[in-house]
Amino acid sequence: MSEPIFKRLTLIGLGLIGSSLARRAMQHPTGARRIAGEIVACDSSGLACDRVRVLGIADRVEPDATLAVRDADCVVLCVPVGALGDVAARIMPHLAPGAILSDVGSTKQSMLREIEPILRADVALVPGHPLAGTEYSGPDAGFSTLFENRWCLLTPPEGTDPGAVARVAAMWNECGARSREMDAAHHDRVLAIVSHLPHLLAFTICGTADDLADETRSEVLEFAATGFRDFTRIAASDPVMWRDIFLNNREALLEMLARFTEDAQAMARAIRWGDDAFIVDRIERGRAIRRSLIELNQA
Ligand SMILES: NC(=O)C1=CN([C@@H]2O[C@H](COP(=O)(O)OP(=O)(O)OC[C@H]3O[C@@H](n4cnc5c(N)ncnc54)[C@H](O)[C@@H]3O)[C@@H](O)[C@H]2O)C=CC1
Ligand SMILES: O=C(O)C(=O)Cc1ccc(O)cc1
Repeated sequence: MSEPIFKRLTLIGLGLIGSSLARRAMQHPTGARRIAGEIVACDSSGLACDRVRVLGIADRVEPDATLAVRDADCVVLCVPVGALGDVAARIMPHLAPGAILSDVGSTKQSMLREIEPILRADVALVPGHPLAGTEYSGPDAGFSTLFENRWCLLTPPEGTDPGAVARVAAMWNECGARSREMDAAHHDRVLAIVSHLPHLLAFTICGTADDLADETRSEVLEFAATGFRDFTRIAASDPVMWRDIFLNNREALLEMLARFTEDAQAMARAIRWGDDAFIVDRIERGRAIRRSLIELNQA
């Protein structure tokens, strides 16, 4: 049997994503390469640490991050993106020489902005972003198959040791994901349109419907089992996580929102003037996108 990818893997932040990675890394399916010889879990929440112990999804729980990273050959930060800088600064002096520092955060330029200036020369930075998740959070929400058939985007800065990038990619491949390297700025623009803007719209439409129900005392929410219901699933996502994403991808998100607003205005105009061809064309484009997602097995 081949060596595990990492001797000791430390995960900081054992919520939905960290606990899903921990669950998968704790499994040793026959024939598959082991992700790590030892999994160490660390979370600033005592409750989360307790749950990880009860669930048995790590070999060791160490609430002190400076101790948790000791002798780890890979540390993956799985905390909200607004907390990444502080956690990285705290653990940096305690990382083993030659260690890999990675993360799973949804915004990548902000990660590089915060961590590159404090990065030690003997530590390899391999930022990552698994494009997989749900609206639930916390250690109980995770599951080992979360990353199967999903993408994991890696945004290593220029000059990063290719061997370190390959080991992080191998970890995600063992989780069932396909990995691809991408420039951080490009990542943030793509994610702004496919993930961050849809969440912004979902939070906003739920707020608008709620205001309307208050104002009119009508049944807006009672009869919500329509298109609106799909928005409410996304709108149930964690407020701290999404506040951090919006604030850390401000530029790209505002650009996509401006483009969306223009396109929504164009649709409003077509409805006002009865431009059926325009309306049908827009709806058909939506259907075509849905069809191609189904064909790509990403729906
Ligand atoms: N939820 C999702 O669908 C996805 C989330 N992500 C990214 O993954 C990261 C984690 O997200 P989730 O697992 O969903 O969040 P979560 O809210 O389920 O878990 C976050 C965990 O981090 C812990 N934490 C917070 N600050 C900490 C600190 N300073 N030190 C140690 N632990 C700390 C919390 O106690 C919590 O247990 C975020 O950066 C998010 O942007 C990436 C892909 C999908
Ligand atoms: O639950 C959903 O619809 C998601 O979109 C999950 C998700 C949330 C954040 C990410 O950075 C990636 C995936």
